[in-house]
Amino acid sequence: MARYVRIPGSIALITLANPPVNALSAAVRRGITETLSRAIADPEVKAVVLCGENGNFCGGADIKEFAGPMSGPGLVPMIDAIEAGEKPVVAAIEGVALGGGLELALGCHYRIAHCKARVGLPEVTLGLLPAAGGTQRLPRLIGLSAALDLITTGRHVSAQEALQLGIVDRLTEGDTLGVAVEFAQSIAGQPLGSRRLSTRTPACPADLDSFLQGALVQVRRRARGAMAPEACVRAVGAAATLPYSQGMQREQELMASLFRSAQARALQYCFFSQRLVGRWSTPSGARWDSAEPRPIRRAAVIGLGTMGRGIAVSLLQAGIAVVAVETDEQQLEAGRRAVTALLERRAQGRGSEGPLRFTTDLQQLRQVELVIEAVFEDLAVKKQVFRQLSAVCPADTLLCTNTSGLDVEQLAACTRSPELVVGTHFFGPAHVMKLLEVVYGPRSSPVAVATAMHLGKRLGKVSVAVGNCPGFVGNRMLKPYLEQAHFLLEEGAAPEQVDQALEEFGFAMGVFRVADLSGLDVGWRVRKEAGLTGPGVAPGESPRRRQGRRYSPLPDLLCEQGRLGQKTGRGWYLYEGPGAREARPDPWTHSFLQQYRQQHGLQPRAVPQQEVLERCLYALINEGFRVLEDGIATGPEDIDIIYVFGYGWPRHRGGPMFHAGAVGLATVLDRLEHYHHAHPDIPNLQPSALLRRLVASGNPPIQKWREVIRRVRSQL
Ligand SMILES: CC/C=C\CC(=O)SCCNC(=O)CCNC(=O)[C@H](O)C(C)(C)COP(=O)(O)OP(=O)(O)OC[C@H]1O[C@@H](n2cnc3c(N)ncnc32)[C@H](O)[C@@H]1OP(=O)(O)O
Repeated sequence: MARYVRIPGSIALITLANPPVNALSAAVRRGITETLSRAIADPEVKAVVLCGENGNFCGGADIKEFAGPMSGPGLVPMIDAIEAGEKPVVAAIEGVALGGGLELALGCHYRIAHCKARVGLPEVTLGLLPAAGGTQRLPRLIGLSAALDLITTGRHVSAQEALQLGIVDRLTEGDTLGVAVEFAQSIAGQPLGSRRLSTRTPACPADLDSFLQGALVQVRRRARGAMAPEACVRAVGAAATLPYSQGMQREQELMASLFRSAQARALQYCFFSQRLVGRWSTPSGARWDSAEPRPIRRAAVIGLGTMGRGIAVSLLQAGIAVVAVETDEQQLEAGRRAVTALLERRAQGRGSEGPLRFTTDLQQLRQVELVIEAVFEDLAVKKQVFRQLSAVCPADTLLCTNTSGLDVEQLAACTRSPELVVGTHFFGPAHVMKLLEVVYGPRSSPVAVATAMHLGKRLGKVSVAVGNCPGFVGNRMLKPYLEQAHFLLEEGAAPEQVDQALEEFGFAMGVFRVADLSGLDVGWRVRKEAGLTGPGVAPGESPRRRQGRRYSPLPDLLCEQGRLGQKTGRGWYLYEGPGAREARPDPWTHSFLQQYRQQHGLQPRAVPQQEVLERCLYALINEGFRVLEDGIATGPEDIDIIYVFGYGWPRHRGGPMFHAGAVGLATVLDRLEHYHHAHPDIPNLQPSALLRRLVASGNPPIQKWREVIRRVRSQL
């Protein structure tokens, strides 16, 4: 809808009214078209002001409409009509003008923005391009290079930057609408000429061809297989090389190739899933809309290792006062230097942080409302810390553990108030990575979960509430994926071949490069504790079998050789030296694998790329179905968001569960059955009951999985 009022001074005010973000639904487009015609037809009206209700100009086209047949007036003719009109139209921008919202504003003759407004063309993040003239008008307004940056990254731009770039004409600090109306009165009757952006010529770099070629190379490298960024470059290139009308035609053609693509569907699914996971619930009935989070003003971080430092920085940047605790003065000093350096590096251009105190004295925690323990990943050590915390902190302090998979309930059991204990699984570097798994135990109270979820949001993270089991959601699913990668090496593949397949699929890094980066000793320690390697192994047990199933000792053998990854200059790959980043295939690894296969009588074979992908990804997906069966994740969206934000799963493939649906659940089932038949000693390849049930239910769309999951769970 759009509301129309005539205000004194011959101004027509058109207000977009579709809360919360005034998305350009068919009804809104109709409303704008009708009210604009009315303003044009009214001889008393000399100028028009366009604004949005509720403090938001416009969040763009209504993304929900993309899934169905489009109806109502098109955006392009509507914006063209605004621009072509003889009466000046002023956009009064508060809140956001994004996507179609900014394109609408670019069709207006003037733009006045509140100083807190944000603008941008984020269509690329939805697998699209700004196809309501954005790729043609923006370069004509701010030049090719700046437009290309905005359109290919989709980044939001502050009002100040928008003014500098020339996207908006003026900023206001107070009454945006009032200023816009006054301005509209002042320019009524003036010629519009070059205020019509379509009539301008874009400012282009001198060597246009090589500039565009360079831009294509750059976006392809960053896009990891996503199509939209490249289409954006081509569309912006058309603005530089073709007259406006032909450029618009090119924009439409390129949009048509994206609009119904699987990638656009995946990216739009991610958009809605990201919001859906905020509406969390737990099996015990706690819910986002009934549990009230506690306000957190003061927090403590226990342990200033890599994770603790990042967590402290994250809290401080959210304006929360932090007490940072270490066991001795030396560790404390190292932590202090590291945190200070991180804060200094991130300080430029940022707001004020909360106060920070360093101490070795746990008694200093009497005033904090929340503690995040981030000590060494060892259950016994963490239990000891939780006993101490429980003794020192007031009984109503929320105690969180930063663990990547340890039993949260065992820690809760060490405290006076187990209902106030939750897991907060941060991902490293904790001040950068967007994901937070909030792990509720069987006794975690609704308020504890709500507070941790809300805290994650305050820290700028995407928080996902998950149940308590070894590895929670992300790391539990990662285990069978890693295992398959090791088995593939035993069978004949090389690390770089496995990595290449995964990187071509869209992961930023393949499994072995990631292992080298994180350090092979991390998993080694976990496997030793689990009795899979080291002194805990029963004498005489085959190195390739553990607990009645296939096991690969390959990563353990590498660790025994001191090959711990980048930190030692060698792991699966070879590096220039300890700490170096560039991975080179290592002849040592190849001959080590060859000897290993000979020693165990394994006949190497050429492993096809398809098999690498299917075994690694379908094993992970299969575990995802088990996670759903067990109620550890509420729905497939939770898993997909965890994988996209925490594990580098390519967003344009929607996440593992979405990918399974896109490939076809029957195909995933069939391939898992095939591989399980070939490898009966790998139980993870046995298709899960839920996957079978979904296939039997006729491969329902992912939005309908929750119903099937509920039925399967009720029968288990
Ligand atoms: C021809 C094609 C031309 C143009 C193409 C486009 O315009 S594509 C759309 C481009 N616009 C965007 O990508 C903006 C998407 N929205 C956002 O980034 C954020 O929602 C926004 C506007 C910054 C507001 O953020 P905030 O954190 O305040 O709210 P939240 O994200 O939770 O959104 C509130 C609810 O609004 C829904 N919503 C937001 N934008 C749209 C949209 N463009 N279409 C439809 N719905 C939208 C969002 O899903 C939330 O809904 P809820 O049911 O409450 O979860």
